Amino acid sequence: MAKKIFGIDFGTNVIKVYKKGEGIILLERTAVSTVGKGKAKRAIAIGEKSFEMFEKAPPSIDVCFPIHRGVVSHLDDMVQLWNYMGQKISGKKKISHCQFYLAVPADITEVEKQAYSKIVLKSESKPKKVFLINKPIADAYGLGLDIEKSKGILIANLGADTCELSILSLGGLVSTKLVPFGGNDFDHTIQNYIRKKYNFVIGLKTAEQIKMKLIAAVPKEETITVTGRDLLKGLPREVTVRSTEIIPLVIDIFEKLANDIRSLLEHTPPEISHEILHNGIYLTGGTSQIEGMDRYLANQIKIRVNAAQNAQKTAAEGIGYLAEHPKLALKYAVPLDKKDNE
Ligand SMILES: Nc1ncnc2c1ncn2[C@@H]1O[C@H](COP(=O)(O)OP(=O)(O)OP(=O)(O)O)[C@@H](O)[C@H]1O
Repeated sequence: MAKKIFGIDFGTNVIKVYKKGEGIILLERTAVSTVGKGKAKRAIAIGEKSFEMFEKAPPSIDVCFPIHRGVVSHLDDMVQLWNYMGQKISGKKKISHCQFYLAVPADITEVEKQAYSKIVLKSESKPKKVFLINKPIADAYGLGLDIEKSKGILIANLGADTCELSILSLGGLVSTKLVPFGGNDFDHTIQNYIRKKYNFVIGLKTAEQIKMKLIAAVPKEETITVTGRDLLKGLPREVTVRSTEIIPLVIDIFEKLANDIRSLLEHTPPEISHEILHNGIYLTGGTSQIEGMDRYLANQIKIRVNAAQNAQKTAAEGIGYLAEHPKLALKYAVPLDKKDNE
């Protein structure tokens, strides 16, 4: 029998680890700092510590974000990251004989899904078994929904790099769409705007702070003062930014999201969409915490919106639930490459 069982949501921004019997034990930024090249390459920091180095590190240190738009884009860096995390969660140099349940985006190719299993299979973890579960299924369990009985559930997971819109019915995924934008795109939009409008350079971390404080999907009057570098004088200074200048920059993205959900509903068989109308839409993911997002979408799509309580952890709670109930999890497991789970 496997010694320990983990459920993992490898998010673009944040990795969430659930340990059977304990709950969510770790949330870490999906970032790894390495030095050296080729075989000499080694990780010197991961997670928050690595993210702290972002935009500050000298050229000899590479700060990498190994997942991009829901896909593992730097597998070797991701394996290094997981080796470090494995030590952290086990308290030992190596974590071995464990079982892993991994939540993966549903609307990516089979090869891209298998890349998630490779993160643990190629690591020092030496797993006993790895199971891939489509993230919308994990989300549904994390939201506490009875997906076996319900004839129509629509989940919108608004993440860092992607929004995954999914329809489930009677225990299966009816359709799913991974829309290539998320909360990080807001950060880039804010950074570019401040540069152009104020001739002022801010880092992405500062842009994220501005987003958290100022962006809302409902009218809002708020300000934040941030530090950055004056492009003309080359010196550090402060700038005060208002919500009324930031919100119009992202309203198009909100509208596009509402349109994408509406279009998914339009292409859904009437029996299912009727049930969705009855249940309302389920909204989750870190970006769904933007103030007023639930009210905005409800207004635009004319359907009740149920906002998740613990939006950033929904998929991790769900994959954790499945790790606690292996027989149930088996029903949803995406087959692995044959040789990988022998
Ligand atoms: N209170 C908040 N208001 C607005 N945005 C937030 C808030 N809290 C977190 N975010 C944003 O949520 C995003 C992270 O969400 P989440 O952890 O669900 O993403 P992820 O799982 O890492 O990414 P993905 O689902 O794209 O792989 C980040 O862009 C972060 O800035």
